[in-house]
Amino acid sequence: MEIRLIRLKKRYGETMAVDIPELTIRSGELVGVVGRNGAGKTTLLRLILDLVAPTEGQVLLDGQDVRQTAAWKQQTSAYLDDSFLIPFLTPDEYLTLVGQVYGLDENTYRARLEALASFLDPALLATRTYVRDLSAGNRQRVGLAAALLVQPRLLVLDEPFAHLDPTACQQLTRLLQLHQQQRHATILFTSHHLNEVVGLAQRILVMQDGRIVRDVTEGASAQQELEAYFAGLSKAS
Ligand SMILES: Nc1ncnc2c1ncn2[C@@H]1O[C@H](COP(=O)(O)OP(=O)(O)OP(=O)(O)O)[C@@H](O)[C@H]1O
Repeated sequence: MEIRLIRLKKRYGETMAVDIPELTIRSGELVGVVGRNGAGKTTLLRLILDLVAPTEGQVLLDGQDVRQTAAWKQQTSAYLDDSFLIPFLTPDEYLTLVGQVYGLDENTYRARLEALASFLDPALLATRTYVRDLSAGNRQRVGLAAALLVQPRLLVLDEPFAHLDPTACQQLTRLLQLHQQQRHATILFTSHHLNEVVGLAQRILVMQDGRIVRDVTEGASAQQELEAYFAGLSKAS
């Protein structure tokens, strides 16, 4: 799915959280967004998902304004934080519900869950513990598994590697790469860890004060370019 941002602004009082004159993310791109705390990354994701209204401008998904249409929702999934979960359900109940909402039949649901087994962990699926009582990492796994279960054309994730152990990080990286390749999916994610971003993303957007100040294409020099950028910021502050 193609994402186009046109003169997109989101202001909170005096703070300009997002200010992007023009940006296109092509269908099938795997894009990482980095930037310091408060740079506007989460707000950008929320604007794309129509979770907050822009102050000005538009977000178009495959040419359709997200504020005016709803068809894109059936082809999009996201996990931004644990408010996406339902605290009083078990992981199994929550995932079953997500499968039903997205209209997956029983066989498809089971097959997709099976494909996620290494990441999700069968014990997590079998537990009668409510989502609210899981560890932060296991809540993150359930939320990410739900987003992947849908096999969306657009997948939007906010700090997906946060809270995950190293094994789960590796499995998630592999699952995201596979999903992009098999579905030609567009994947947009944020991270504070440059090595994770450089290892996964083919294009990296750097945000600062709501603006995109760098648009880096993956390559041998991407890590150095990003490290130099963040080192420069720490000297300046
Ligand atoms: N609901 C809100 N009300 C007021 N200000 C907000 C709100 N949401 C975000 N902001 C402000 O917008 C700016 C961008 O915040 P945002 O959460 O998008 O940054 P971020 O890059 O995701 O930060 P972090 O890396 O710390 O998660 C910040 O100054 C923040 O305080």
